[in-house]
Amino acid sequence: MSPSTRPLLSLDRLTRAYGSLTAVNNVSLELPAGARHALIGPNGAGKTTLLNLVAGTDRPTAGRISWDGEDLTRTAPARRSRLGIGRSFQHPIGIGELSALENVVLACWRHHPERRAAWRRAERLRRLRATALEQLDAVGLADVAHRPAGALSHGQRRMLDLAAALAGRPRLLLLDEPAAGLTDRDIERLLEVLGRLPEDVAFVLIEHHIDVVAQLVDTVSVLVEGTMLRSGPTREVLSHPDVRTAYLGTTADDVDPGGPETNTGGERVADEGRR
Ligand SMILES: Nc1ncnc2c1ncn2[C@@H]1O[C@H](COP(=O)(O)OP(=O)(O)OP(=O)(O)O)[C@@H](O)[C@H]1O
Repeated sequence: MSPSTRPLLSLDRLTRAYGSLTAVNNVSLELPAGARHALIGPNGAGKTTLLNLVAGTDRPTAGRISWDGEDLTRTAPARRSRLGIGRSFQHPIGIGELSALENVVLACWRHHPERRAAWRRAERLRRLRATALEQLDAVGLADVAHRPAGALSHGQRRMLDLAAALAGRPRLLLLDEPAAGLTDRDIERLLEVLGRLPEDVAFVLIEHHIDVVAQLVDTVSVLVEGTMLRSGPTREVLSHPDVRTAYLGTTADDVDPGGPETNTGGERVADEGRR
């Protein structure tokens, strides 16, 4: 396959079993460069496990992961990160005692090609700080750059994590429920930031806010009990009767996956009420 036609990420019959529980079962998926993809499904469907397998923090029991044509199945997470797979987590991970800026400087440093030497020259350090500030500005945190991460609001900390993930200039960003716990205003900001990502940056989003999914992504995969129920264009998948029954908890036409004009109420799926 030529570099222009091969997928950026390819999952081939990926399975992850924990003892008798198969969290991810025979899942295949291909994503091109610049893909905007959502993973949805009920609680415990295997969404986070699948992201962990792609990030390399968990290993598949069977199946294969390819990245830009290269077999990544056994590659360590740090190398995946250097190859361009960035991620943000369900809960903020920034270091509370360090300022927002210092957190992002650290993230920039981790991805610096000359990591060990990056501190030695004042000029390099200045450049790292300038890049970090740009990232903070891009997510709307320039004003609080010098505040300790621990003193930021939940929404700001999540944006800080996003700035840190973007600092690695990822080609694929894995986002685990980025809108969880955010205010409507923070969600707007998140939509803006993700909507402004360069076209060739792909992301995979786990999200329970269906209106966020409908606004942000072109394609969706639905996982149920570890298996792929359906995968394809957002509108088609969200309106499929099987998806409505299995996940959205609706049987009638009371969910419109059409987009912001018709679905602005911050709708979360029925399943979420059980959390
Ligand atoms: N390290 C682990 N050891 C054992 N079981 C695990 C482990 N990680 C996940 N599981 C189980 O695998 C299943 C899938 O979990 P996972 O967190 O991937 O689901 P999810 O779709 O992300 O759920 P949620 O929407 O609640 O975050 C669950 O039954 C979970 O308890």
